[in-house]
Amino acid sequence: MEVDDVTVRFGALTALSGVSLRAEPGTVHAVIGPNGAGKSTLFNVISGVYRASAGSVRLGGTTLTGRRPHRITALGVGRAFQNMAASPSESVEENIMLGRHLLTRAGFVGSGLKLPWAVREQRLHRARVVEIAQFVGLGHLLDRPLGILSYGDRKRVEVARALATEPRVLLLDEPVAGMNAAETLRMSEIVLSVRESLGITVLLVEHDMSMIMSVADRISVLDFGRLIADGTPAQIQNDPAVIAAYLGTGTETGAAPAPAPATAPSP
Ligand SMILES: Nc1ncnc2c1ncn2[C@@H]1O[C@H](COP(=O)(O)OP(=O)(O)OP(=O)(O)O)[C@@H](O)[C@H]1O
Repeated sequence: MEVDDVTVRFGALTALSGVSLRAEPGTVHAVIGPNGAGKSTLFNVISGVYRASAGSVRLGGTTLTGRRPHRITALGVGRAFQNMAASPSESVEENIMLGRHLLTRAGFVGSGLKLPWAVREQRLHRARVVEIAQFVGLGHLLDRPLGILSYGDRKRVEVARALATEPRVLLLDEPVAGMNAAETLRMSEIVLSVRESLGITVLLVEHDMSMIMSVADRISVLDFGRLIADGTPAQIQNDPAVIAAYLGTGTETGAAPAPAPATAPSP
């Protein structure tokens, strides 16, 4: 996935200013930065929720910018949202199925009419939903209503639902926000197995630095809407501009770089 010179303006505010990055196939690519840096705006441009004022996003050779969100999903960009917008009374299976509906010819109408081809198609989709649920460790919870699940399990339903769209690139927006250490570890393992076992590129926005450092192959750093660094976790941890941005002292001020912290503090 290539983000090329993307600018997003909201009136007088420039939320993203000429941002470029390249997420290589089969890698985990993290996007980090202090609050208000433009991370969610970038995800919203990639997934078609926001329109770029300038620049482009491409997946393979296909331009995504200017397309509607459901087309972008169909072209292979799956997104697990930070705020879970799933139905609490429906089962885990139905919630994951929502990701599948984009791919079904039948949708609700055909299956409601019990047309033979629609029933066959639904059966295949349900089998795939079971596989995906097992992949994220939710196979034993398929028939439970979403609302009774733990926070960590619900977050995994969101990832499963995004995987159910059969993405080439999975966007994860703060997947471990609010999680305890055990849940965070579990989610990190899922992120790595999405890369290893499924070969899917993961684009990840997250504030938990130790999680980022343990899963990311590459990191792009935003600050005030600009890309201030791009590199491996080791390079990023030792980058003076990044350290300055996180310490809130401004970038490239000539201040002596602080020793690289194992976990950079959230602002
Ligand atoms: N729809 C919008 N209308 C106006 N301003 C917006 C809109 N969306 C984002 N912004 C502004 O753009 C800037 C970047 O916001 P964004 O949410 O992308 O940052 P972020 O890096 O995701 O922050 P956080 O880590 O707090 O989620 C902020 O100043 C924000 O107020």
